[in-house]
Amino acid sequence: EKHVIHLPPSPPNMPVIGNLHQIGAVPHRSLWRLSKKYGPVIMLKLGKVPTVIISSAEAAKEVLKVHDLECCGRPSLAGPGKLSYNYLDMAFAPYGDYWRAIRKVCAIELFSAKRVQSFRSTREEEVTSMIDSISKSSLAATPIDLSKMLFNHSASITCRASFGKGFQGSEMDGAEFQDLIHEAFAMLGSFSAVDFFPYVGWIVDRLTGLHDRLEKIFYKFDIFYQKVIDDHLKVRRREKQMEDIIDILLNLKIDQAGSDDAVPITHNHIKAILMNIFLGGVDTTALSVEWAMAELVRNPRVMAKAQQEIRSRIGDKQKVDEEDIEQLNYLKMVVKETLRLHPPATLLLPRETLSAVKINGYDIPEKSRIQINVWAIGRDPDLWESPEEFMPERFEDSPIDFKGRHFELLPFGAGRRGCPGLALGVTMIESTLANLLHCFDWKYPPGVEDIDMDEVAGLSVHKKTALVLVPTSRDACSKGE
Ligand code: HEM
Repeated sequence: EKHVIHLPPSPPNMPVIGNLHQIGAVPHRSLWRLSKKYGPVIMLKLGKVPTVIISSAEAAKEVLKVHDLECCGRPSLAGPGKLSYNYLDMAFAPYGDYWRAIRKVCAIELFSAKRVQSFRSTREEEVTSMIDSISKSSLAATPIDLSKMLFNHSASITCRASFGKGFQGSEMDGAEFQDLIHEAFAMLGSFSAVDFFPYVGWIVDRLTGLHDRLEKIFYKFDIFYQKVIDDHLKVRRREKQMEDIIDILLNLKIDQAGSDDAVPITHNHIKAILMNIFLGGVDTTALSVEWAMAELVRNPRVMAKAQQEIRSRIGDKQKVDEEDIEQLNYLKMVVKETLRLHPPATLLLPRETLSAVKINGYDIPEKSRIQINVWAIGRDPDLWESPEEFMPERFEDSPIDFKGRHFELLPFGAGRRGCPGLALGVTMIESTLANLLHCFDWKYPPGVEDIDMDEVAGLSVHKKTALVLVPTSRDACSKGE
């Protein structure tokens, strides 16, 4: 009996480019429109590459839970390949022994609850320093660029945890560091021609300058990483409590196929893992707080309720400590609601099927690319009431969380390749946001009446225009009352 292949529906495509022209500047939005017309599982041809777009919670569960093993490859792509020293990292490494080994050691050495705790004082010091600097602006009631401030905050925490000092210590200033990270993001998210047109794509990439841009940021990052590694080799720390991530990585050994003993990792491995930490952790957390603040300023009722919860629990204490967060239920709902409407990685990271697999009854061939539109799932009217509304109360009596067990809310993905930095990311978001809300009241700059919520898409999704707000310190407000 002959097996009839039943592929997912496809929008009509053009010769050579396939459906590439339908992707548009903000892919999660154009793909959402296509899914409304053709269904929750569709097959696009991007150049030569069959790409499945998943847009329902049910189909996402098929991919990330039922068939997680068959779907946990990553495609090899030009940008990630270069920036990961040819896949020595965790995020873009193909599924296999190396990925399993590196993920396991990092889970223990970098991402465990104990490690998250061990960098707590660093995070709290950085929060204090950010609050101090905002206080200065609040005295003069000058508008501040929160986007920039949040990025620097998140980068400082990450740099200090990684190599013991802020990026200022790396001879790069904040703006330079931000440019470098944003450029890397653009490269990782960019649809490079080589990825869709094997054999000829490199010509297009050279013509468009993409190739040169990639080489350039690769060398900038490489010099930066090498310098921090060299600094650490000069002064090795003896005490465990003083260790930063570079110290940990320099001591790291992993099991390697064909060898009985665990082997130390090389400098290139360390650089590739640092790339994951910088690109995985800095921007995602900063822009989650940025979107949360944007939504709160546009929804004064929610802002007031969140502030009231925090201030009534924290009282006169100057700052919200990380251990206070547990009792801030409404704040936690605000963060969930933000990640529902603004998941930083709208399409997760691309996956690739290791073998043929059936999803929702459709045949997906081996080596297909899969992207899960979690942004669209977060706005699915069948799952969410008034989906476009920012309404944290929807989580009030709901068991739904973002840890990968509820497929209607997947900002961190799920399954074997789900985000290992979840606990760290959530801690950073909650504590930064709690302090911004506890210490200050926020309003629009003079003459501004609303916030431009437009997005720019790369590997993560940014606000198109910086979030500029005017802070008033709480002390000043209460004295004025
Ligand atoms: C708001 C914060 C964050 C969000 C929304 C986020 C989101 C994601 C997503 C969607 C994935 C892909 C999941 C999949 O394919 O199913 C991922 C993977 C990953 N994330 Fe995060 N992330 C965040 C914070 C962090 C932090 C703080 C770190 C590290 C310091 C980190 C490191 C990683 C790594 C290494 C992977 C690759 C895992 C693998 O392929 O095995 N992330 N993250």
